[in-house]
Amino acid sequence: MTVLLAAEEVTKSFGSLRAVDGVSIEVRQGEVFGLAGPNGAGKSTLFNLLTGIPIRPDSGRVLFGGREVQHRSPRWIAKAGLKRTFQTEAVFESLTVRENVRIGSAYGGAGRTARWDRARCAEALEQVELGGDPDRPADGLSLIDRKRLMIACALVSHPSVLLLDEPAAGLDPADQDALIRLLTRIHATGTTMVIIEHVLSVLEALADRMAVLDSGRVIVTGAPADVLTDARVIEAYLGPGAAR
Ligand SMILES: Nc1ncnc2c1ncn2[C@@H]1O[C@H](COP(=O)(O)OP(=O)(O)OP(=O)(O)O)[C@@H](O)[C@H]1O
Repeated sequence: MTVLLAAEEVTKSFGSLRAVDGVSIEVRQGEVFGLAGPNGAGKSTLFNLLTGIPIRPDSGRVLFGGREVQHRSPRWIAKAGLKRTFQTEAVFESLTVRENVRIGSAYGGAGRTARWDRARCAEALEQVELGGDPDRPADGLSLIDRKRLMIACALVSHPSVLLLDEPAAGLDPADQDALIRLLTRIHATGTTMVIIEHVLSVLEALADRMAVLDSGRVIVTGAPADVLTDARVIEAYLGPGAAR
């Protein structure tokens, strides 16, 4: 199967702290790849290194579509088809729903004419099932709808890979289920996904394969059912001896 996105021995230190320490992962075309690990394991730093925001690796390579991208700008990477969302619901609250999507569209290299732009925005909002008036301000949206909007901002430029940083954070179980259904539908349209998630049931439901990071290193990679019952993973979350 084609590898669309790969990190090869990627390392990043902040002072004396090795936040990402020789990490290698491969994301195959069409799959949902999960990333888990305890707080501070290096998951978000790895996402930042994959998307060039706002840091570069000290060593190692990031390959997207077979090309080295670790020294490319975040905008170049986004235009090449790798889009992401952030841990916090980073929407522009003073702007309308449609204006938010338009900014996502401009960042990803889309946006030709006003008519084309409107059609593309409508399509992205429909894809995330965010109904209602697109000209209403974004600050009135519920948490799940903010997440829908953030995903629409990424999807509007038709990325080939979508990286989602803790999409289920703060959601109650009913909204987590709604998110799983939404991401399942988006994945079915052919979008490859990488998902960082602390809510492991979300990764169990969505991921084809996953990796667990601990102290900046990948400790296990495999199918969620195998990874989440692995003694090394249980110990990483619960401490030494927890798996016995
Ligand atoms: N810009 C930075 N400067 C200094 N240290 C940083 C920086 N970014 C991250 N770190 C540190 O690197 C380590 C890994 O952080 P990171 O946010 O990648 O972990 P994480 O697995 O995403 O954690 P969480 O699940 O809590 O979001 C942490 O110790 C963090 O404090």
